[in-house]
Amino acid sequence: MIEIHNVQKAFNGNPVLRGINCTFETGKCNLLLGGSGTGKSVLLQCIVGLIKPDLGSITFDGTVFTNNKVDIRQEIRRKIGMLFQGSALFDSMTVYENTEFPLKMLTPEMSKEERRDRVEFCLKRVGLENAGNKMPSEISGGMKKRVGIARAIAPNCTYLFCDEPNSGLDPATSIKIDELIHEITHEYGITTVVITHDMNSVVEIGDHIIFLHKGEKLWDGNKDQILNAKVPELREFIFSSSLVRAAKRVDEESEGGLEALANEPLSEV
Ligand SMILES: Nc1ncnc2c1ncn2[C@@H]1O[C@H](COP(=O)(O)OP(=O)(O)OP(=O)(O)O)[C@@H](O)[C@H]1O
Repeated sequence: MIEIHNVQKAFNGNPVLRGINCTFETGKCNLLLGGSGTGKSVLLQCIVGLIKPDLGSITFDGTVFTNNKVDIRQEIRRKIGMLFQGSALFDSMTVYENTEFPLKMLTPEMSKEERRDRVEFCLKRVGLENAGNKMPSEISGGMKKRVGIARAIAPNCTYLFCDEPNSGLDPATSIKIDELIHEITHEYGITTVVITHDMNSVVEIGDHIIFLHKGEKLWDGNKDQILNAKVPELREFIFSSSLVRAAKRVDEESEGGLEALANEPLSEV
């Protein structure tokens, strides 16, 4: 569990995070939801230690991260896996080498054989067991995200952060990537935080959703509660989504709505 207590951050006197209090629950996909410029990325950067909050504290499973000793902060960082927006693979390395990279950095005590077993396990888990020799330029955007996930979980992460995992993907591929993140989270009981402004993701994997607006947390709940939320800013956000507008139309014309759309079968990515 990650606990955020009264986190505040301003840039040049402009407040971006205005005292955020929230919890990212263990074994769940926690979605950080909000429109552009609401502070999602800044909060994520505060959590992983790339930005220092002006005020407040961040605690990982009871251990305070903010302002703690360097070795304690490093120990927590070693447990964090990151899936970056653009996948951020090393272009000059194969899929296998990209996945192996954090193991070489973070667990130098592992033998080459142990590393190989772990890389093969992770690539299989994300459905890329036959792609190890490929270069990033030879694989699709969806496959790159899969490599990014394999690389993030390779060192047995306890916390997984995904920065807009659907960016640049078509809707069907996005859903497959969401499903993979959701499955991995539940399978390994990790604490996953997904930055998104995608209502598809909310419907698919929103075990716990935190809605940010202008640097404030205005609502939290789960995917079954969100459509009935009373917060006007959240309702405006939800009902500006083309998915929800389409579902409303389906509801008006037939039965099913959102659920019908979510249950549509998808082909494999
Ligand atoms: N290093 C920085 N220096 C100054 N301002 C910054 C910095 N980083 C972010 N900001 C500002 O903080 C605000 C929130 O930015 P942030 O990137 O967290 O938004 P976001 O919710 O992640 O948006 P998006 O969904 O578009 O990525 C923006 O106004 C942005 O310009």
